[in-house]
Amino acid sequence: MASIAEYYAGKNVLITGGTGFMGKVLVEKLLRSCPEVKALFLLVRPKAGQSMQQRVSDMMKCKLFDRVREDNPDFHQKIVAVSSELTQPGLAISPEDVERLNACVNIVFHCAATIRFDEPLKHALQLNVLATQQLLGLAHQMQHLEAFIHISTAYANCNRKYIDEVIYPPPVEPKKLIELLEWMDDGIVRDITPRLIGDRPNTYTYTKALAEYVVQQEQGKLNIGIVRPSIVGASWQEPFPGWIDNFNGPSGVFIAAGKGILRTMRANNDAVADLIPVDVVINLTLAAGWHTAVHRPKTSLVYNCTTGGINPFRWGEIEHHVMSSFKRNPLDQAFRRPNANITSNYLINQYWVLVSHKFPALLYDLFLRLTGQKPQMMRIFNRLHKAINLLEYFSRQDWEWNSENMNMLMNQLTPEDRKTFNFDVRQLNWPEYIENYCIGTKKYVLNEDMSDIPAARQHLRKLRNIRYTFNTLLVVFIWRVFIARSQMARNIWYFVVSLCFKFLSYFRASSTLTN
Ligand SMILES: CCCCCCCC/C=C\CCCCCCCC(=O)SCCNC(=O)CCNC(=O)[C@H](O)C(C)(C)COP(=O)(O)OP(=O)(O)OC[C@H]1O[C@@H](n2cnc3c(N)ncnc32)[C@H](O)[C@@H]1OP(=O)(O)O
Ligand SMILES: NC(=O)C1=CN([C@@H]2O[C@H](COP(=O)(O)OP(=O)(O)OC[C@H]3O[C@@H](n4cnc5c(N)ncnc54)[C@H](OP(=O)(O)O)[C@@H]3O)[C@@H](O)[C@H]2O)C=CC1
Repeated sequence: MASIAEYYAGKNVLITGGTGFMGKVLVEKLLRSCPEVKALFLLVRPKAGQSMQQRVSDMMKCKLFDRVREDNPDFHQKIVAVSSELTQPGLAISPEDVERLNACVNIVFHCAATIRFDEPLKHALQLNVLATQQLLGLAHQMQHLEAFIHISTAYANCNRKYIDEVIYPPPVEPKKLIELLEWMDDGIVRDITPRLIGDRPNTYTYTKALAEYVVQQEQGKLNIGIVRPSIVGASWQEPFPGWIDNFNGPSGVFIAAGKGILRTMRANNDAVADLIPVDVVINLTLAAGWHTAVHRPKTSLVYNCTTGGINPFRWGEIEHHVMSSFKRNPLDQAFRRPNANITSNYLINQYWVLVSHKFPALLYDLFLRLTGQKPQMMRIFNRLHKAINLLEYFSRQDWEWNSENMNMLMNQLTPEDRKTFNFDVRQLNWPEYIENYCIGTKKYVLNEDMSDIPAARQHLRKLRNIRYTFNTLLVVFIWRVFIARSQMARNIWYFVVSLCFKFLSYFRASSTLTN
């Protein structure tokens, strides 16, 4: 039987979401580990004044592709950008491109989605559900299609505590919802969204659940696989440790904590933090593509791609390792020393939000105003609180996923493929991974130079000294106010001072005697 790289040799692969976080890693891995792949067709839209060609060529210049570039400087010849806007009818692909894709595509990876938690329902439905439906329609016309892999999320069914590798009945019939929202005014849709999404926390998980059902409904004769990653984090090993390029999920939280901005967050110390490195997800996705095409399972397989049941690590441990990593490798120009704590208690968290977020922000903004600058800290904190409120649902509880298909797939691989497309998370050393993750946020998200670390450490020492001075002044000030106003405080003060005095005299007398 063909190995994974042998299978992809000579194949034409269609990828949606190829410019996104996971899509880029997928493109890179295919080019590097399956060098005989024929062509990668990326469905890309023009964005922010850049043509799709420009976007793809910029993407290929990214550091992520350094290793591929070394192996094959002409790798860009294998990438074919196809103009497409997934929210438009027919995915806005030109008739010529449709014809071309229908004639040659062998395998589809559908990664595109809106992953925003605050996406208006109509848009999330259009992109996550309708675009999936349209892509499946296109796939049905492809004459040589061997597999269709849909990327979902392990949290599509987060309203359940135990999540099996099956497609659950949808909360609503997608077709009916699409019809309903078509004529509805945006304001009304916004008002009824909480009722519609019910016990799910956001439109993202809701529409991803609907998308899975659409995939099942529209499957027809296609060979389909569904990959459900949990919280996708920086790379573990490939193409190099710690690669990450965005603020999504925990990355933004880590950065905010490393910069000393985030000091408190609601999370359950003992809940499993189901992070999964992006390279693990992509290796499993490519293996799932191979398995779906070669073995053609009778029913579509769902792969829960998670770590919690295999190699669990908890939010409390994450907090500890993130903090100690940022103390060893500080971020530049931190606002305060990194010292974030997680708590599940609402009141304790509110207290620290007030004392450690709002109060310093107010003070700093006051300082900016007094020095003729524009205040900004309160605005940053408001944005941070908004983001954190949306994430806390996932950090305050845990879930159990069945990941038997992940094991089954691993057992199907040759020993060589198990190394090249490693998704065995039992080998993951969490402290080392978190350290590389934090360094990755510094290097690749914030574009900070590692050679500036001594200056960053010096800055943290300065912040510590400012804090000590501030705390001392504060204590002296409070005490001074107390003494001025209360007889009891004055008595205590005289008592303590005379005690110190007596102790000093005793010490001096005894040291004169011994001499
Ligand atoms: C000390 C450690 C303690 C440990 C505790 C850690 C707890 C971690 C907790 C729980 C993680 C669980 C996560 C569950 C995941 C589920 C899995 C999946 O299936 S999907 C993937 C998940 N998807 C998202 O993560 C989208 C979340 N993001 C959003 O929905 C939006 O970005 C939102 C609402 C948070 C903000 O929206 P806006 O409109 O205010 O801002 P905008 O346009 O997105 O970004 C503006 C700027 O802010 C940065 N930014 C975005 N998110 C940030 C963040 N979280 N922290 C800091 N900056 C952030 C952006 O890069 C951007 O910067 P520029 O203006 O371009 O320079
Ligand atoms: N990141 C995570 O933690 C997790 C992600 N997932 C799933 O993995 C998949 C990939 O996620 P991720 O890479 O993180 O997401 P990103 O937001 O980084 O990437 C999304 C991709 O979709 C494309 N896209 C969005 N809207 C359109 C549109 N209208 N037309 C064409 N393309 C569009 C984006 O293109 P453009 O560059 O033009 O914006 C981008 O390439 C998603 O299906 C997500 O649900 C699952 C679990 C966790």
